Amino acid sequence: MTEGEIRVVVSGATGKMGREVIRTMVAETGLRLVGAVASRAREDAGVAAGMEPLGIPVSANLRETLVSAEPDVLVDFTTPDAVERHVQEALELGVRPVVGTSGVTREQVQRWDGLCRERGVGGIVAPNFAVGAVLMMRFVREAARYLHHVEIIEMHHDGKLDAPSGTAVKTAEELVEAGLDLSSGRPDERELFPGARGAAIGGVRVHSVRLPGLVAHQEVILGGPGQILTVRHDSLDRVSFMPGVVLAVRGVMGYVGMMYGLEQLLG
Ligand SMILES: NC(=O)C1=CN([C@@H]2O[C@H](COP(=O)(O)OP(=O)(O)OC[C@H]3O[C@@H](n4cnc5c(N)ncnc54)[C@H](OP(=O)(O)O)[C@@H]3O)[C@@H](O)[C@H]2O)C=CC1
Ligand SMILES: O=C(O)C1=N[C@H](C(=O)O)C[C@H](O)C1
Repeated sequence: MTEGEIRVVVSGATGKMGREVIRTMVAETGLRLVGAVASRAREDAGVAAGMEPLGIPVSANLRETLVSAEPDVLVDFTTPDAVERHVQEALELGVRPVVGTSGVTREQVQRWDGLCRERGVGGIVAPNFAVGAVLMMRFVREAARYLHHVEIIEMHHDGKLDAPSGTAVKTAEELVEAGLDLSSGRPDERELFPGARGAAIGGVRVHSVRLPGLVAHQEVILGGPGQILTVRHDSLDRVSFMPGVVLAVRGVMGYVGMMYGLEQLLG
């Protein structure tokens, strides 16, 4: 072990994000990949990620991996069903969770914040690790102060399990928290087919598109009399998330509690 290195276990190591995270952890100076977990065991995490063998097997047992590998940080890109147990097990062992998995609720973040504080460690839940997506949310908050009618269209690959996306939920929540009246459409409108007007998050309409060919995209459309402002972000490749993941892995070493969103680490 090299002095000062941050030891990282990746759960969801065989997935689209996990494979990218494995490649990043191996390439990044000062971070050391020490374990990999998925729902099914595989011979080698490097091979699963399309690299040379790393001598690190993919395990199906998170707890065993955390106990034997003694990481500082667990990076989780799995499923909304698996993430609760993963964070609990990490925190029981004093391992800092970096959570990218979507479908995490505010109630979970609050509870995990309490567990982080009991353990004296940091953690983060980031609905989107792409810097551009964080900026999109920031610009939308600013724009909604002036244009009060907002709808969100999020577009993702057709392998995505959850809808709406975590990014769309956070975008809508932030607008609602700003205390703005963001209604759109008539109060007496009728959906002729259920879902035609999308999901309503605190009054903000969110529409989800799932198609092959897409990666991760979001448009926020703000309307005012005689004008439209569209703020759009596109993740065209999953490398877009990696600088944010690295920032989070380094960042959680320096505070106590569970952060929600990458923006505080960006400054
Ligand atoms: N915050 C962000 O910036 C981003 C978040 N995401 C989110 O990350 C998550 C993963 O996305 P993606 O990589 O596309 O998904 P994939 O379906 O490609 O990968 C899922 C991974 O999770 C593993 N897994 C599933 N269930 C379990 C379990 N019970 N225990 C351990 N591992 C499990 C799978 O293992 P196996 O192969 O063995 O089945 C696989 O390695 C999603 O929630 C997605 O929304 C995605 C992109 C960016
Ligand atoms: O599943 C994905 O791919 C993504 N999920 C996250 C979300 O739900 O917002 C982040 C990004 O949009 C990619």
